[in-house]
Amino acid sequence: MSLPIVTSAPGKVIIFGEHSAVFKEPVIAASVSSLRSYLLVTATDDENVIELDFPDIKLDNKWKRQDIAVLKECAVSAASSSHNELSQELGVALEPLLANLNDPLHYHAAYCFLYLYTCLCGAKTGLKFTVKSTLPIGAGLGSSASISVCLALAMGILGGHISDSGDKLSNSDLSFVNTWSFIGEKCINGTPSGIDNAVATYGNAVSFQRQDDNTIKFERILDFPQIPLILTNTKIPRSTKTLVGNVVKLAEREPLITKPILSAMGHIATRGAEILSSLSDENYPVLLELVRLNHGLLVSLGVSHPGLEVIRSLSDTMKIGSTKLTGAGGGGCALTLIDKNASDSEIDEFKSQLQKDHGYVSLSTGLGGMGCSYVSSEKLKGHVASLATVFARDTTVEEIDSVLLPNGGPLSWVH
Ligand SMILES: Nc1ncnc2c1ncn2[C@@H]1O[C@H](COP(=O)(O)OP(=O)(O)O)[C@@H](O)[C@H]1O
Ligand SMILES: C[C@@](O)(CCOP(=O)(O)O)CC(=O)O
Ligand SMILES: [Mg+2]
Repeated sequence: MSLPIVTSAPGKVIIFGEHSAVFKEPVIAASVSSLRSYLLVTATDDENVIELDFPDIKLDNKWKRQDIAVLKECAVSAASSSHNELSQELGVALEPLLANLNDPLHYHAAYCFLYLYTCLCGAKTGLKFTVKSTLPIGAGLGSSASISVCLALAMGILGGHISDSGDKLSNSDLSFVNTWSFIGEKCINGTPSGIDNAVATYGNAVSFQRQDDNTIKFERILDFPQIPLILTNTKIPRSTKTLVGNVVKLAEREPLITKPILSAMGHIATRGAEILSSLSDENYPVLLELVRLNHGLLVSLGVSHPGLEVIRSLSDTMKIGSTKLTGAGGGGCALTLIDKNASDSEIDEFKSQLQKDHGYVSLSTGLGGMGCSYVSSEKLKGHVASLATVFARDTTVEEIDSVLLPNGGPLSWVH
């Protein structure tokens, strides 16, 4: 395996079914292929360390060969056991290596990295992993899954589980990345449903339902319609792990009340998938209604935020469309599905009021597009200097996109 290597994975928007997905209800989501995370793997100067450089969250950490070597046995056993649960033994063994990381953002990112690294690459050292993302972090657009997918793909190649000599990722490569990025999501979020890593792995749109035996009913939707929507980032910070944990506790405390709410959310996702597969001017209003219903139920579970209600209330008042939170809620992003009667100037006024009065940012983006992808060292020749520049600290989104964005930049991505 030669270095450097670059991997990438997109963010996602959940259209219907966040939170209820964790309770094995159906969910439907699409990738946002223009908002992505990127991982660069290079050789370290000191071949006795592995280095993690996550400039977006200001984390740079190194571990020595002997620290990694002691994990070998429990990592081998974790790698060969069930991929639905994290290994407690490996978790305990990793604790001393994470002891200096007090910020939960740092802790969970490094835990995800070390867990995947020891399982997939063993005790190898001499590698540096640098991650840069154009996705807002902790905003409901799946940044955690997109970094897990980048790591799983790169480590799959480095560990010899995935070949980097083909011109396409095979179904078994994608299944490998999906399985291991789910483990990475577990390290960050505790009890994820698996929808975020599935969308970041496969791209396009995915409808998904975890079954009681933990197998997944899964459909890739290649011809997902372009629905007119506005994503608004409140920039209110929150953690998916905490929000999902709160809903799980509520469901344990009040099962008779929460179960019908969660199952109604599942019916919304099923109905939404049906409408999206035959979208027309006639059934479009039903989609708007489903968005309203889904948001109302999420509010009842306690995962909205006054800052998100501002967006919902303004879109209702101005008759722009129907608004729901997307992702874990508690802050982060809302999506507004635009009413076909709303004019361009009304939509502009809606966005600028949210910007002026609350400092919110509207993200205009299409849905769907490429899932995980990589550029092999062979194809990176001639680009080493520009890579060093974009993976440095404080680069702008525009600078990153100009070099790394698939379908537009200079690199030839395998996907
Ligand atoms: N670019 C990044 N660099 C380092 N860590 C990241 C990055 N993006 C996401 N993470 C990790 O994922 C966590 C955020 O995930 P989460 O709370 O699920 O929010 P979301 O997935 O909606 O962005 C962060 O706390 C961090 O651990
Ligand atoms: C709340 C949930 O449905 C989505 C979380 O997405 P995000 O981390 O907020 O982007 C959890 C999950 O499905 O794993
Ligand atoms: Mg997440």
